[in-house]
Amino acid sequence: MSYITFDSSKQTDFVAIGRLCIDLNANEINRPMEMTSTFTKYVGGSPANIAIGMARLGMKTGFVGKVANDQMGRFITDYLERNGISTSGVTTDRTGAVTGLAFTEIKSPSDCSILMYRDNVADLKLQPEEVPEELIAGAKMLLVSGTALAASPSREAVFLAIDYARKHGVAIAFDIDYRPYTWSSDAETAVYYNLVAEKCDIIVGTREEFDMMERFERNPERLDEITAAKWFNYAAKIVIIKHGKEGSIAYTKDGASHRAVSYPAKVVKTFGAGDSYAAGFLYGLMQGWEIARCMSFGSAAACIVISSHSCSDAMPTAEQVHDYIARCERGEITAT
Ligand SMILES: Nc1ncnc2c1ncn2[C@@H]1O[C@H](COP(=O)(O)OP(=O)(O)O)[C@@H](O)[C@H]1O
Ligand SMILES: O=C(O)C[C@@H](O)[C@H](O)C(=O)COP(=O)(O)O
Repeated sequence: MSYITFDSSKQTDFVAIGRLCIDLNANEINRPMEMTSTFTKYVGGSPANIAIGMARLGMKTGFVGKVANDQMGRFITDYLERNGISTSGVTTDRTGAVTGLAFTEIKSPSDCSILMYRDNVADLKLQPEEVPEELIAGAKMLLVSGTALAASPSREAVFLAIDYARKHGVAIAFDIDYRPYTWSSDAETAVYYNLVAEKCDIIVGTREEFDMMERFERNPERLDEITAAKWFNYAAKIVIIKHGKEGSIAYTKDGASHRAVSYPAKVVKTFGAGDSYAAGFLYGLMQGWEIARCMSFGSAAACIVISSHSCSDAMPTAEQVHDYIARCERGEITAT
């Protein structure tokens, strides 16, 4: 059953809006960051990772965002272009803003954390008038990432992008992407995330991210079905709740639910799971696959990324994901 209609006449498959940042992943792993000396630099930012994932899977992809007017900004735009991602919607900040940094700490495969430097970042200075209506209008799907709502003018730019998408029949996916360090008030966060979620066809988040959105509502047992049901009263057709190694659950507007277990993985670090899962799932939807197959594909994509040192660089091709699934089915991959 197809829950989302994609306009096949559109020239671009996927456009994401939000942050373009830098991941600095610790090279000396299995120790706290205080004991780390060197890092490897990758393009980062959840929406960037997802866009890179979609491009790596063969989707014609574009990006709407803002980069710093420095070497890091040029590193990011060069990387996007080398990965076939249109940067026509990426503008350069002229106010002296900087690139958001995510320092990652890998104390153990299951104990990872991210230290984010988010002050005066270029990505939150994206202006509404810098959002290209024609790029969004020409896409089958727009991805909105929640952290872009953390400050003006990026916040207003996102709402305008959503308006453009709805005006032009573009499917809208919302990756909640809650990063506490970027927000100043829990109430403000919940209000803006809810205002966006009401307008989106697909909503993806962890149980904790939905808990944040529900802070003014009653769901004391944190029941996924209560969480999902609310959104089908709005624009949503699919609501996905991610549960880490325990897998994920997808609810659809027709009342069905689909549970996916995770695949085994030789985990290096846990972050990057959500971005690769989102890319894999949304790719599957765009192929017209059943929900369960989309979830499995996303779950396998996640395993490939969490078994790697990077997020963006490690985003897999479709062939790699299919191969990973086949190897798991043959029992050739065991979890560590
Ligand atoms: N340790 C793990 N082993 C195997 N798969 C995992 C693991 N952690 C996450 N995944 C997969 O990645 C998906 C998203 O991970 P999750 O941690 O829930 O999202 P996020 O990275 O956004 O917090 C999960 O639903 C699961 O399929
Ligand atoms: O989103 C960021 O700014 C940091 C990311 O680049 C980093 O790779 C990460 O945290 C991935 O997030 P996840 O996939 O939600 O774990």
